[in-house]
Amino acid sequence: MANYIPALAEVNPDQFGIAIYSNDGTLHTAGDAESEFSIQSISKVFNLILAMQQYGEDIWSRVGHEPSGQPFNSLVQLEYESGIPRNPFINAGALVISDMNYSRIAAPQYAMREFVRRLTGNPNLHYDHAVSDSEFETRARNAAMAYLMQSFGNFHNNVEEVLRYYFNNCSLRMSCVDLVKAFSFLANRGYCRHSDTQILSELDSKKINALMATSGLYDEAGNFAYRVGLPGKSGVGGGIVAIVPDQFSVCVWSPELNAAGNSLAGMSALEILSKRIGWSIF
Ligand SMILES: NC(=O)CC[C@H](N)C(=O)O
Repeated sequence: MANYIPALAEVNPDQFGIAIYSNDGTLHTAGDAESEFSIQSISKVFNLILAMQQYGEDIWSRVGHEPSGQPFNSLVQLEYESGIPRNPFINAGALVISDMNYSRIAAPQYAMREFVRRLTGNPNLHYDHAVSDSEFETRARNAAMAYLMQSFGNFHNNVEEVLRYYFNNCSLRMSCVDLVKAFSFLANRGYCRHSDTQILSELDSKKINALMATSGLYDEAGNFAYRVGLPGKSGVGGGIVAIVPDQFSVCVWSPELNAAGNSLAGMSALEILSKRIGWSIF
């Protein structure tokens, strides 16, 4: 578990769920697929999509789209690279994207939750304030990144307020079933079937998949490409979402993490499935 977040350290590690949602609307589930958990860094994808809708390609003047090869909460590249984070899926990158959204979006504290409620069709999704308060209390590392970026002119709003916004988004509680529905448009060229909405253009949804394939699992993105071979995004709540383009979205959840902060059982389950069914984008 994410022991560095006290409220997450209390989650029972002995749980596992999986859901698969295909483009024709068929849902398959097993285990704890309906149990809600803290989506954590999986929220970085929703955060990025909200920013893409506001800023388009201008995003890339403030954050890169290269893999970092560093842990998700690393500070080392930030100073060498003048406060421009490598990509939107490491913490520094997600903090810049949060800062951008905070500048443009009305009522930012509710924006992501409302967006994700629409994507899933589930009106009962909530932030977990015990988790976000716990993260705020232990925010030193994330705060250090944000203040360092501010010193380079790449952070415009009040750091403490944006940190609250970022932690709130990370604390959103969703199940594997919610997540496969929310991510289904990335398997379907930007189109969300159950809400009959084009969420992103086909090209932009390919770009999100490319970013997930190269940076979605931080410094383990290479290992994930090698073992699973799909665009994916993980979070320290133990969830991993992966996309099989033109076919389906899949989500696994199990709270025990490996050293890179990715779900131990989740990685293995996706590897076995991808081998057995022959899924891979490569
Ligand atoms: N990898 C993660 O899921 C990290 C997200 C977590 N909220 C953090 O900022 O540390």
